[in-house]
Amino acid sequence: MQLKFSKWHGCGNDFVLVNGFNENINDIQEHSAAICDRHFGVGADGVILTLPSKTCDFRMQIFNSDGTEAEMCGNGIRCFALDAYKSGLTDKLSFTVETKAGIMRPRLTADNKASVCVNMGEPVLAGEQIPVKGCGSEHIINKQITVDDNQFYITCVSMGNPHCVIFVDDIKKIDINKWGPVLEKYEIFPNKTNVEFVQVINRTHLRMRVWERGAAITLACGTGACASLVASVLNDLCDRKARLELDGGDLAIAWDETDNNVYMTGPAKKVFEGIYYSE
Ligand SMILES: N[C@@H](CCC[C@H](N)C(=O)O)C(=O)O
Repeated sequence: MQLKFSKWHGCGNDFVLVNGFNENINDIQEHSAAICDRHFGVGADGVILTLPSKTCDFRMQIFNSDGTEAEMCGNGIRCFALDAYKSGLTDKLSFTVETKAGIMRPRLTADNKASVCVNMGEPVLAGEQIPVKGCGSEHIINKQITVDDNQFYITCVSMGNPHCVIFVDDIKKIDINKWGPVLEKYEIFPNKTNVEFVQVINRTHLRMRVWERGAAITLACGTGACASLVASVLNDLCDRKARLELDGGDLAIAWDETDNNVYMTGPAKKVFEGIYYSE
């Protein structure tokens, strides 16, 4: 197998992008974990495919670094959008992308087209749709759970993929390597979950760290930043527009009151191109 790729990141959340219009991507999911391996492969948090769509300008598929497929990727779709534009697949600055989480609408911004604003759609709050077991259509806001004798207060939001947001007083004191994997696989999450720890700095500034489903700790998570803003609003901890400070950079997130959609704005950057070889 030989695969041409480009390597991108959004706030340090890094991806191998493959153009499915030109490359043979038939069994790419099987190769995703090997491609993402930081010692024996290219090294990335995920593999993203640019594909044709019957209903939209493009279709995006994302595989986590463990090879599982995710419904959506916020940092990834900014990289995807800029790559589609810069590689000449489209000359539109604003277009539609079909994902497993629905249709997303990225728009390249005027500042040298180095950042992208994405309409990420409406957050899903009904427990059974996130999904969280045993709660019907109830919203899970600041709900207490006990995990290994520890109490956590969780707020759950789906941005097409599941997120469990936990507010903490001091983000530096949280052992994400310990609690991330336990919460990711906690029994109430039938599809597992991404886990965000959020420290509220003030009503327009949140500090967030993430344990990603299928990818462990990453430097940033776009859908996680959106879910964290929504969770913070639901708990009356912040305004509907805030700066999300992540380990790898900042994202601007806004939850629009009029259309109920969440808008994410942030950078995307190509760092190299290459050819991946495997037997
Ligand atoms: N890093 C991404 C999310 C990637 C998918 C996630 N790990 C999942 O399995 O849901 C982002 O920027 O949103």
